[in-house]
Amino acid sequence: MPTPGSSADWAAWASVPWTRQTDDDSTGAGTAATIGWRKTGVPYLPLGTAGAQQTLDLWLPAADTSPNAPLPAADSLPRRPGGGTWIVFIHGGAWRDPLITASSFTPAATNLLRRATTTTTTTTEPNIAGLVSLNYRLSPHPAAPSQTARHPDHIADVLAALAFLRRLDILAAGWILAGHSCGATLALQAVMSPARWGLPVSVPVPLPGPVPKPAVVVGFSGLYDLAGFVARPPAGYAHLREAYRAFTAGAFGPDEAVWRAVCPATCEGRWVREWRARGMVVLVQSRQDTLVPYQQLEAMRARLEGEEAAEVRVMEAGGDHDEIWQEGGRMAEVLWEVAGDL
Ligand SMILES: N[C@@H](CC(=O)c1ccccc1NC=O)C(=O)O
Repeated sequence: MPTPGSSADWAAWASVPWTRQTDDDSTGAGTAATIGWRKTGVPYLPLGTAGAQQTLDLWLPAADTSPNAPLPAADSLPRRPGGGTWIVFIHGGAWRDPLITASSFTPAATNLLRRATTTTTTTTEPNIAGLVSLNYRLSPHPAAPSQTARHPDHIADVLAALAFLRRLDILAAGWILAGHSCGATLALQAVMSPARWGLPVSVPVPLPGPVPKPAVVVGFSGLYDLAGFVARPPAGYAHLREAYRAFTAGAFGPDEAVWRAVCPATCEGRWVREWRARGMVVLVQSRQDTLVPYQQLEAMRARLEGEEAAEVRVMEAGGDHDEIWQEGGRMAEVLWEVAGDL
């Protein structure tokens, strides 16, 4: 392997067994097909040092979908013939909601695995290598006051997870980084220089290694300008001002200059140059979203269009803020299409 993981990486990997991801949408009692193999809660820091939220979920399209097909051994990482595209997802929840986790990608993941295991591999369909959904440490929430993360903890965890995946020879080239709501903010922060957050270029500290960068970032219902929202909430969203102020201060502290410095629509400098890749951003936003206004997408699009290095594409979605991941179908369709264009 070109970048073999250390024994600490493989010990963390092997500490979680493979399970079956069944096709829960299929009808028929107890006969749901196995569409994927899943590891839930893999620590991305060395065993014994990873906190409960410093884990990831990972799915592979099942090579054998028959219900009794054996699962791979816990210490193995089967690779798809022909490689294929990896998709990494970062959940939302305003940096703090304890009920929105890596598992919130399950509906979209199931949809994507169904597509990956039922399409006969042709030249026109994408080849999905695997899917990953990241947990990261969260900030205090009224229902979870013991959560203590504060910026840059959230982005530091995301970068540590990406570096871990790279050391396992995942995310070598041409992969997609997607996020929902504050996960979209984190996905764009992940392509910027870690020096912006006071973090070293090689993270994490116990196991140094480069942080890989995606070919495309897909932002679903993203938060891109928090200071702008709190200063001038758009019509119809003014009642959310205090909620935004509370979760933003909880994640980044009370200084609004910091809010501007961390948001991808308002930070200093031409950050797309820090990406060192094609620089393609896909923005997806429903006009029926009662928590995030369409204006957040417009602010992000305007900023990206001012940086000639970026390519921006806007895709439509419907429904309220959390429906896009709860239902998963449109999220999967967008990611499938983006993977097909890579
Ligand atoms: N459920 C969250 C609120 C939340 O997720 C949210 C609210 C307004 C705008 C965006 C949000 N989420 C973004 O990640 C909470 O309990 O704080």
